[in-house]
Formats: sequence, C-alpha cells, structure tokens
Amino acid sequence: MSHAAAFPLAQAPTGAVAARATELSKVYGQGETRVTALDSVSVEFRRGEFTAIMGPSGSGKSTLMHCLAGLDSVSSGSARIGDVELASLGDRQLTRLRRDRIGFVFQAFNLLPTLTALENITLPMDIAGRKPDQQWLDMVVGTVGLSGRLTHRPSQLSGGQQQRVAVARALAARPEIIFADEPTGNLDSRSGAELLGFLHESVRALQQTIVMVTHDPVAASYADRVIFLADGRVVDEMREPTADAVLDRMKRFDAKGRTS
Ligand SMILES: Nc1ncnc2c1ncn2[C@@H]1O[C@H](COP(=O)(O)OP(=O)(O)OP(=O)(O)O)[C@@H](O)[C@H]1O
Repeated sequence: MSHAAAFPLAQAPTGAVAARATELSKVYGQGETRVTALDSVSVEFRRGEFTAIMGPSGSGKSTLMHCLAGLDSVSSGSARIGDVELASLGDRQLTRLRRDRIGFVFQAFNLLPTLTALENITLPMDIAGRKPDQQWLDMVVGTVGLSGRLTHRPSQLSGGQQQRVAVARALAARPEIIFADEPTGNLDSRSGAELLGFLHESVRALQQTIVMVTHDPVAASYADRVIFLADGRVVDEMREPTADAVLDRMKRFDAKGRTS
C-alpha cells in the first residue's frame, strides 16, 4: 500500500532542492594543525531522494553533513536547507530550524534514559509544542517494529531497538530532511537490513528526503544515489547503486590513492 495519499508531505514538491552546498569549504585549525575538511563542495539533495555519502576515512563525510544540518559553521561558501542560507541565521533561529525542519539519526542514539521509548519518539514534537499525528505515529512505530516496546526505557531495549527508536523519532515529526550518520553501525545485518528497508520505503512511499553517511556498500545500495568524497571533494556520483558497484568504486580509492 502506498501511504503517499494518506500522508502527503506538504512542505515542498518532490524534486525541489531540500538541501544544497555551494562551493562549501570547511577549514579546522590554523598553522601546522590546519585541516581542509571540505574543499569547495557543491552538491544538491532533492526532495524525495535517498542519498548516501561515502568515501575514505577523513574524506569529510561527517563534516559535510554537520555543515548542511547547521551543526557546524562553514568557512566559506554556503549551506542551505530549502531556500534558507544557514549562515544568515542566529543561534536561536538555527536551533528552531533544526528542530522544525530536520530529523537526525546518529550512531550514538542520544535517547534520554529516563523517558520511555514513546516519550523519546515524541520528544522533539513536545519541545516544539506540536501534537503528533496519531495515525502517522502508529504507522511509524508499527513499521519500525516497536509497538510492543513503547513503555520500555532505553536501558530495557537492545541496541537495535534503541536505534529503531532513534529512527522513529526522526520520522515521527515528518521533517523536510533526515540526516543519518551510520544509522546501521550498531546493528546486526538483519536489523540493519530492516531499518534500511524502512528508510527506503519512507522515501519511496512518503517522499521523505534522507542523506545518510555510511561506510557500508550494502547500506549505500538502498539509496537512490551515492556521492563519493575524497580529500574534502566530491569526486564521483552513482545512481541506482548496487552493493557490488559501490564496493568496486570504494576499492579504487584504496588501490589508486584517494582522489582516483
Ligand atoms: N573538530 C575538528 N577539528 C579539527 N579537525 C577536524 C575536526 N573534525 C574533523 N576534522 C578533520 O577533518 C577531516 C574530515 O573529517 P570527517 O569527520 O568529516 O571525515 P569522515 O569522512 O566523516 O571520516 P570517518 O569516515 O573516519 O568518520 C579529517 O581530516 C578530520 O581529522
């Protein structure tokens, strides 16, 4: 069943740009400790698209995600969410934008230990003073397989279940874009596959927009496209990736040096 009709995402049409980096550079430190983590990166993430970001360790994947999500400042160039230039926002506006328009799934799940699974899932909406759409919430909770666990606290859940709470939390508020950093990093392969299948489905049927950093070619194969970074630059892009094709591309980084 398609959920698109029942749960239209109203914010912007599919195909509109959900996030964009334009000649974005990020430099950490100065003098001998200076590191150019991102070197004039230009890339777009369209609404209703699932993009994986891959590349060798230290290539700038997390930095790109953090700059686009307003968690880190840019040194030059621009990062936008929709039409909003993040550098033009003050701290409070930035906090509000992250709260209202962006969902996050990090490897450290950042669940609050004193709250139940359900309270963790609805926390961002509670803080924003928004009432969850019960029908939508039920669907998200059911799809991530948490229906019988909603009154449990994080310490009473397995790592995989905690990760699913974190994903449900990101999806429940129906943000314009979800940034996920190694969302399957702590899961066994079966739980990981379930989670990725769910993310894929939320993009296909619900026009959710997802940007996911991963090292795993199998995880990347669930995306619509893969962006490859090396030494802080976008060096390649692959549409309709397969795990084998992604693995082959990653091997070329190892075999021929980082920018091959
Ligand atoms: N806060 C920081 N201060 C100084 N240098 C940093 C900081 N954060 C990242 N870097 C450097 O910027 C570069 C890019 O780091 P980033 O974490 O974005 O890479 P990555 O591709 O996500 O790596 P990994 O796959 O290992 O997680 C690296 O050389 C890293 O050492």
